[in-house]
Amino acid sequence: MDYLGMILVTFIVIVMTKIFQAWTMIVWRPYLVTKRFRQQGVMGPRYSLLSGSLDEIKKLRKVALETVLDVKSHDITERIVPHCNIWSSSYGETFLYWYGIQPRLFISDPRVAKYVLSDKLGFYEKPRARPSAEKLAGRRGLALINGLDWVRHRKIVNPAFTIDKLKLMIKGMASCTISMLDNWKNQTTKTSRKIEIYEELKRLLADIIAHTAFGSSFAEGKEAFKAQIELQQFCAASSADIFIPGSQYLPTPFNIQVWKLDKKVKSTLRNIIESRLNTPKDTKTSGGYGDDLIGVMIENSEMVDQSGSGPKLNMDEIVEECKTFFFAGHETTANCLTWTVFLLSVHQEWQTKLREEILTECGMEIPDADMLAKLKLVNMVLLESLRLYCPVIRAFRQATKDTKIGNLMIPKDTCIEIPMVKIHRSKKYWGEDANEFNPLRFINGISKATEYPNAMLAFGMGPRVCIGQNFAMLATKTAIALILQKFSFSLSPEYKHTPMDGLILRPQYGLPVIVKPLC
Ligand code: HEM
Repeated sequence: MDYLGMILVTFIVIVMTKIFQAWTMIVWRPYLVTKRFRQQGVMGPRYSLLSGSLDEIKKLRKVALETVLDVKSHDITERIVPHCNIWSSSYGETFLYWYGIQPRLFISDPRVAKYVLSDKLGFYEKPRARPSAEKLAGRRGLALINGLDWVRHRKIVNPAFTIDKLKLMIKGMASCTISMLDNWKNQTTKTSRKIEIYEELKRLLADIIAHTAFGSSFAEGKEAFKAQIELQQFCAASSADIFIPGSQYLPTPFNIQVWKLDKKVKSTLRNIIESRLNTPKDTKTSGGYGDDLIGVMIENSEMVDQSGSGPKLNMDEIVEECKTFFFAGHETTANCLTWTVFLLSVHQEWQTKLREEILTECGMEIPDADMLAKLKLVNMVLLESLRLYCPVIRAFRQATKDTKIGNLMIPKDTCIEIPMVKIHRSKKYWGEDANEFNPLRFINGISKATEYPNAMLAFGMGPRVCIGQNFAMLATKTAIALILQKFSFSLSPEYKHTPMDGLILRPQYGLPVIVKPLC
């Protein structure tokens, strides 16, 4: 065979192999996986070529998003996960559906959730996200990586979230909140005024995170996050579209915009880190590079390297971690605060109780860590808000090998979906009033509030539990305390109760409220 002939044969072999691989992924594997689950009694909606169950999800979601709920109804699952509601009533609490060509096993039993989320042996890992989501959350950042890489990152990042470090951040959280409230005060004079509070709180959290993450480089940090917010809005709109592997490399208008925004985020963050590295170390701060998140990360990264006990984080990895903090911390905390304001607007009696508690413990002073620790009712309301309107409504893990949960065989690569939003409303675990707002259920702590202690999963659990949970609780408590000291609020008649799943649980049409200065 001549040279050209060999090239032709090689080319044909490569093409045939690719076609075979694609056929296996798109046709044969879905057939086999469905069959294996059916044999074990696990049913689910039909698999459609390439789109899996996505067309049905999109159709159901479109109808659900046209509905408006009663403001007193906290039973929101029909609106945000209509497909899960329909399929669990047809196929039972555990069912299989297809997110494109990815098999997803939906399991709403908190005991299974605990088993899967507590895994330390690598049987269940975070699944690969779509390329656009990877750009958002940082492909090599804590939230998406697995294995030893994850261990190394978590070890370096953990010290930035110790209680001592977080206490130092309360001042910054308070000063960002006060500047927002000063603005409200200027706008409201003595009378009440309508404010779109969801947008306000998103801006507040962007400020707080930029402040605590970047300290003196606050302005540049905000620039990076502005581009990331744009990227986020762009990607959220495409999350339920069919994804064809490899399509992320094509110069489509969507991809070009994603590349452009991602480049801007990365170059701004790189500049911040470089300028921090080039600034002489400040011996007064504990680390030397600053007490903010970025300073602690650079310092820790260096320490691990010098002692020779492990590899440090390189520049790209620190950039990815900054993106992760913003992605994982911004909308989650802003939405937690938004839903808490919503609940306090609907349940005015709780707004009054919380204000009384805040005035007793803090007076009109800016709260410090000790005062915040005494706000028991505020804590209970926040927990109830995180239960009913958990910003992260589901968690995923992928089986890394053929494995078993109880008697159920789980084929390798099956993605397990743990729906916090359903578990948090199960009457079996939370009682008959599971869909009602009742902060008093937390009076004796989380473990006494439910029949099963791990039925509260707002921050996840196990080794990959939210690293920012104390940060989020401190930021929301600080903001709520300062708002209630100075303002009262109620829902604007324009508000439509329309929670939706936009990566994070958010109000579809915002949260307009009427705020009134108290003094
Ligand atoms: C109310 C606010 C928040 C909620 C409800 C929340 C919720 C969660 C949940 C459920 C997980 C676990 C996901 C899983 O197991 O798949 C998680 C992980 C994570 N969260 Fe949060 N989060 C919040 C705030 C924050 C903040 C403020 C930060 C950082 C500044 C943050 C950073 C992270 C990171 C880095 C992870 C991944 C941890 C790992 O995999 O090791 N979160 N969060």
